[in-house]
Amino acid sequence: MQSFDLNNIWEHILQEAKKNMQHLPDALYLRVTSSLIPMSLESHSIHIGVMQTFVKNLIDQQPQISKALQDAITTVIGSHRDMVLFDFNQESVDTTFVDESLIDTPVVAPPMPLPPIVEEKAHQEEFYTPVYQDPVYIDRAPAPVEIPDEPMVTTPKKSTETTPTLQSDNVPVDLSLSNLNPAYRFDNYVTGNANRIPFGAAQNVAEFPGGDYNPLFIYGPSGLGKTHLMHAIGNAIKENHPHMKVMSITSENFMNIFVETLQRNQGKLFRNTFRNIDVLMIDDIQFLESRESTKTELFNTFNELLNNNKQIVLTSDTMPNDMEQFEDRLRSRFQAGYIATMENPDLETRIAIFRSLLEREYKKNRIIRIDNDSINYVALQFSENVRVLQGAFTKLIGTASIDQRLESIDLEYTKHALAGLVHTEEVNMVNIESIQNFVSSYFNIKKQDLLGKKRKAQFAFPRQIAMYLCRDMINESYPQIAAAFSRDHTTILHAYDKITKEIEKNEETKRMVAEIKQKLTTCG
Ligand SMILES: Nc1ncnc2c1ncn2[C@@H]1O[C@H](COP(=O)(O)OP(=O)(O)OP(=O)(O)O)[C@@H](O)[C@H]1O
Repeated sequence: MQSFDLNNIWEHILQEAKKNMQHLPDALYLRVTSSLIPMSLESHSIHIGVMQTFVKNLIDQQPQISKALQDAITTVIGSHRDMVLFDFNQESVDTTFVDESLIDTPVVAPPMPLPPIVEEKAHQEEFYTPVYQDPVYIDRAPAPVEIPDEPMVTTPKKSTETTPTLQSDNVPVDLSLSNLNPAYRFDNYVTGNANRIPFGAAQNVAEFPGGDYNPLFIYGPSGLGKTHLMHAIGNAIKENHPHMKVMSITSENFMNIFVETLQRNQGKLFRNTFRNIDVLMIDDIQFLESRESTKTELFNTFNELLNNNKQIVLTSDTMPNDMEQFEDRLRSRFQAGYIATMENPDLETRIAIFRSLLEREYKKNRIIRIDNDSINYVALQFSENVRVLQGAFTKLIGTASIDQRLESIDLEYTKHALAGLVHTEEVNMVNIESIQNFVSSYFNIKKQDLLGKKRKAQFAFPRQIAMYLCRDMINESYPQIAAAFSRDHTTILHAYDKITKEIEKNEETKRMVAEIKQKLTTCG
């Protein structure tokens, strides 16, 4: 097949080039070579895509590197070919509308000759470069709330890139230079029951790309963190396996590049680019459902990558079975690996996400004092998805900053600041008092017995459940819970520990606690 022949040739070129680049530090050599993707071999030239601007600058500015590569090309191919580099980050795709019906016929690549290279075309192709931009985030669902403040996560600007010199001994892996969002990492992804399994699968992929979870299909409704997890995989692979070529792309960009390359009669470039990478990650794959020509190319790309044990990661808000416009063969490809389902995070996880957002603010040396009731209120009220929760957080902190209330955010102020975002009925507040009230009525005992000293199991067990919930559900501090139950804080620690273990080994306790949590947040 064409792409793998070229790939093979390129591997030989790199091996040859290595002999001439021994003066380079290993890390720099690895970084340069892992950033280069062979795209096409013409009668007078070889076209190489460069995934990182920094590497392109380096090759342009360091004659030793460009000469090493150029000489290797000549040696391996047996005759001179000009090395033409294209920076994926600099070139732009003209995404003007193209009538896809005009290009629906799948393009069949001419067979690729084996080395020594025979001219494959009479004319020189006008070269066109696909572009891999930072992911485009698409808000498909109608915005449930108006979130005027700036997004919490920003990608560092490319202008901050620097060109290290050849003398550098240790070239750090700067993730901001790749097409992955460096802000999306495993260590800032909050896990809970709703996403523990996808998180585990994602970590496995990051450690063993091309292993058991291939393709990894991350499924879940909008705003639950699929894109975050996908980029976290990519970032971790770049760290764990720096030689691997990782491509993360939205389905929109995948399609635009495909349409554009076909329009310019350069399907070959498309194929070589996408089939010469080690990890292909496509966000929101469901958007490709209605694109006939792209689907065929997607299928071919899939086959080639999977047959060569390359890793594929997809995200989608639709299950493969429900994407009826994809043919069976493609759907079964999606299902062949592992489907990880994301669910809406529960209250505890939402509180943990809120706290992780606070942590991020603390790291910027911002002093914020916010009481637990406020955190619980936001986590309860903005439960639709994580993006909505983040929006509420941003709005609250932004408003408090203007009002100079950052150091005294209480429940009343929180309700006032977020009033414009709350469209639904007010939710029930969950706090120590509401937990005590609910647990007493659930177990049909008097509140004074719940709080009292009687040791009979009919009172002691509900009491320990209530103490556990104050910690687990709303993250109250042990001293505060102790004060509310007129106990020592070690009693609360003991109760928390006991119920945690009980939940692990006793299905009935597990079911009961889940039911109480669910009822507490939905009824009075
Ligand atoms: N578990 C989590 N921990 C930390 N942040 C999260 C978590 N889940 C989601 N987020 C954050 O929520 C925001 C929305 O997540 P993301 O864009 O990954 O969702 P998505 O499922 O891909 O949505 P869509 O289907 O609309 O593309 C991001 O800023 C992400 O960092």
